[in-house]
Amino acid sequence: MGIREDIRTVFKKDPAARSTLEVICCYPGLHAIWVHRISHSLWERHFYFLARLLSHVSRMLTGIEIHPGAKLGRRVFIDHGSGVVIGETAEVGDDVLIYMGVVLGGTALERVKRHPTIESDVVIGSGAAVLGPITVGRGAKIGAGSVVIRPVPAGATVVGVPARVAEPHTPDSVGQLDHDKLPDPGLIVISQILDRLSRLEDQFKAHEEAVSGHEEIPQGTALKDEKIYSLLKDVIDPSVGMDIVELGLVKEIIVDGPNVEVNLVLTTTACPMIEYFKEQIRRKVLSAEGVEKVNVNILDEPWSWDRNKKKVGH
Ligand SMILES: CC(C)(COP(=O)(O)OP(=O)(O)OC[C@H]1O[C@@H](n2cnc3c(N)ncnc32)[C@H](O)[C@@H]1OP(=O)(O)O)[C@@H](O)C(=O)NCCC(=O)NCCS
Ligand SMILES: CC(=O)OC[C@H](N)C(=O)O
Repeated sequence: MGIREDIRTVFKKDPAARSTLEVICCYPGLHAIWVHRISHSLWERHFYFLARLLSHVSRMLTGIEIHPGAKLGRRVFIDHGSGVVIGETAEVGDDVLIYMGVVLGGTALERVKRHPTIESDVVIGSGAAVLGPITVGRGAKIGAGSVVIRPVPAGATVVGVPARVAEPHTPDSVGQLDHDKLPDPGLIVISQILDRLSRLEDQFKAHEEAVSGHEEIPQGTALKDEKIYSLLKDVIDPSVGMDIVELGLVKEIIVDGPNVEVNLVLTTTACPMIEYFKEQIRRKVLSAEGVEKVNVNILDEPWSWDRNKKKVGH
């Protein structure tokens, strides 16, 4: 457990670190870990008060509270650190990365194992609370601000309050700080429900038309555009609960005989709903009379709140 190893860990895990002197002098997370090693060894030798006093002084200096009874592995790195609380019976494996405001807290009032066990290579985002004697499996990632109250399988990413599994096996492409790439499990479920609802509506409409013997009147191109816009009003963005036309995401509809192009902008380039939108739009437009092919293009343009500006091309 060398000081050199700790310093190397900071360089590996914090791109903001510039020099060894800076790391030694300006990283409270490192100071807290160093003091904890002394206070933990005092705790194990039953010098409970001294151990506690030392950890208290460290807390005053670093803003990080690590109970001397907590067991920490090698190369654990607490970045920034203020507001971090690690409880008495917490166990933290090797190479764990902890950001500011993280709580490894207990949920019991009895003097038992009541804090979490964090296995190696776990990343815990800022402000996350991991509560109770649960285990966070090796290599798991915990989204910032999550409240984890159930065990987390190895390699999974969990997000939310209470935290739910968003990715059973986080791909390597999602880095330690890429919180914008973490999927939203709630949003996924809502989009699946909307998709199912929309399919049922289409089936119901088709059934109704078949029963009433109603046939659509052949339309001119302009009418067809209007029809497509009105169909696209059924495509809801589950993150805001508004349809994509109202939201100003549909920039242009180009009708060329039986071929239709829908040009779309997104509110964010990292929009998790891209595939959902494309599938919904394709299905809706194909349901229009005379449409045989649909292309959905995502434009490289910023989204703006211009709800009434729709553009129709022929
Ligand atoms: C809120 C709390 C007191 C609930 O404890 P409990 O009465 O034992 O409740 P349970 O664990 O049976 O959970 C009941 C429900 O609340 C949910 N829940 C529990 N804690 C939650 C939390 N912090 N946030 C959101 N939901 C929570 C559970 O998911 C469960 O929902 P479900 O019935 O749909 O599955 C406890 O979980 C908690 O947060 N304690 C605070 C501990 C703490 O802050 N320690 C740090 C000290 S530094
Ligand atoms: C950090 C934490 O869980 O605090 C709660 C309580 N002091 C305990 O040790 O359980």
